[in-house]
Amino acid sequence: MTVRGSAAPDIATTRSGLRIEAEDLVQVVRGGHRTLRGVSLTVEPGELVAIIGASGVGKTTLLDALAGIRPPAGGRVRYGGVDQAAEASRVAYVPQDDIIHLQLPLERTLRYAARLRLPAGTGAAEIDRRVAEVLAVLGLTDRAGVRVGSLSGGERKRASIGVELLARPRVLFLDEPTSGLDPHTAVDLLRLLRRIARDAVPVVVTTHNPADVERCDRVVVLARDGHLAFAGTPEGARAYFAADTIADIYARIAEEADPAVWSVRFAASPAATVTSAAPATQPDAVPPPGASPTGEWAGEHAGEHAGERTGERANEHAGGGRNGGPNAAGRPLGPFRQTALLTVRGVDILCRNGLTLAILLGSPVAVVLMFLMLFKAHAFAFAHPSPSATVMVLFWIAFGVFFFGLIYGLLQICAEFPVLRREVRAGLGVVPYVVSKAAVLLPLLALADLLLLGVLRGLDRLPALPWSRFGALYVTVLLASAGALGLGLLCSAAVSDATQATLMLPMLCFPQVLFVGAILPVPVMAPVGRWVSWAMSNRWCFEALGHTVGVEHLWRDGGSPLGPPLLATYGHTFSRPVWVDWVVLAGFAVLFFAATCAVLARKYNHRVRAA
Ligand SMILES: Nc1ncnc2c1ncn2[C@@H]1O[C@H](COP(=O)(O)OP(=O)(O)OP(=O)(O)O)[C@@H](O)[C@H]1O
Repeated sequence: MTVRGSAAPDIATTRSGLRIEAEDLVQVVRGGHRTLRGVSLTVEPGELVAIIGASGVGKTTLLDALAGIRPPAGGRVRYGGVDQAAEASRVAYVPQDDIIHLQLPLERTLRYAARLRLPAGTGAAEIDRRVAEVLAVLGLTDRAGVRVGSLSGGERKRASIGVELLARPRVLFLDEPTSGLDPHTAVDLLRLLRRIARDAVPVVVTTHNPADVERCDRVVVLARDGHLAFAGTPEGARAYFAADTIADIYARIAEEADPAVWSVRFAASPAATVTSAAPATQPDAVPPPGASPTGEWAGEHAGEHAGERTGERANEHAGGGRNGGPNAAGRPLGPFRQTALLTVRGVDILCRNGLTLAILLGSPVAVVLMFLMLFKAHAFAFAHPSPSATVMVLFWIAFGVFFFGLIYGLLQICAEFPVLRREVRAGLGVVPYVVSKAAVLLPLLALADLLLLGVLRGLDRLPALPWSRFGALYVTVLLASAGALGLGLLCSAAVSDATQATLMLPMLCFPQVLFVGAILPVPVMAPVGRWVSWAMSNRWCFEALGHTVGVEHLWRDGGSPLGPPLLATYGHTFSRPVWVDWVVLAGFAVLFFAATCAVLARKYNHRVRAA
């Protein structure tokens, strides 16, 4: 690693890695607070580098800036002499959270990841080979069939690294990879990273563990507020800070009240201009049990790939490589194939998650049973109808299908933010992602809606209607629940976590009860309430249902004296042609799905969180 003042060639890749150069990085967060202050450093291909410092000094901020996850507010990052953004697909980033679905067996989840990240047209045999290769490198071959959620913490961390290795990155970043691991597992993980680095890939980690630092080639020490206090070898760091151990460095740094002292002192020190070559070998480069020989993760072990490197790299710099991420290495998977792949994966995850599936299918059954207990039969009988009951039956059908859709969508996206964030960076489109959610969930909703209408009709809670009008009722509830699904997905995309999504539920449901025009008819609402009611998808569903079952005719001409006065109160609520309601309901669905895509695109394609 070199720091300020080093003479660097424009393009410096050896074998498969890219040289990382960071110049004068500055990061600013909301409120104008600076979390990085002019950090400059270089990481050579083949180096394993640790970023250390007390909590909150800006380690993750620096890692994110180097990886392009949160581009810096000032300064620039270059990989192999070109702008970081141009090589974004070469970057592997393993955050602290798991970036794989816990419900699937390990090998299966790696296979889905490989199909998503590798170029379109990559054959099944190549995908199998790549997955087997990564499992071998990680020492997880014998755990291939185990559900990811059942793996140990260390195995899960290796599995997350495996997802990133599938596309053979040229730069690897890991945020606290050894956090929560026992010392032995942490050492194994560091050995794995060392072996990856030995294939000339620069590997940068943040860590709080001094033992990790001793196994790295270089260490970057940050002082408070993102000041660069030191960059060099671990031995150099101990000498520079006059510390016996790496842990003592933390205490030394804390001695200065003003953290800027450290960056000024380091900039003026000879250590800041020391240039060192990437190490060829490391003393602890002993492969962990079950792992395969050096270089295999990058394909070198496979005889047929040996010697391809030079040609590949030249080709990739010309924009047509074979082994990198999808964007740089050939044609990425198109949106239709992404949608199809994600839909299959979504169904696979759902089918393996028995409890979730039972809740999704069981809750409509429970609601139907409650309706049956609540509503008497024959409320729509023309000779002796029960007008107030008919209003309630129609309202609760409308609310029920809204609720199904909302609940189906509300936790779908926020529960997998870390996975989605990584996959979008690796080339997944947000539109295919959202469409795949709809493709998995809409058939389930269609089933739930059919069950609701079918049982209510079969047990005489709805009138006997010709098939065409029953079909119209079904179209209405389908459109309404699709819109509610879109609303649920939108909220799921907009929140920060699942708790926030759950807290939103009452606020999403209340207006759809109050302003629907069933409990309090629209004509007798306050003017503001009447305006609000236009924005309630439930209102359009309720009115369409009323129109289709012929509520006006029933109340006006049926055998109940309560009908005409009720009709006078509800006015023209049920007069509108049903196709108008359908257009509006479809509009809500399109609007919510489009807004979900826009929110996700903004969240993940626009990556700067800073002010
Ligand atoms: N989006 C943000 N908005 C406001 N402040 C932020 C944001 N992201 C980071 N910070 C602040 O920037 C500083 C550095 O945060 P960072 O997460 O990089 O520290 P760290 O050294 O990685 O901490 P730790 O070791 O505890 O993980 C902290 O003071 C943090 O509160």
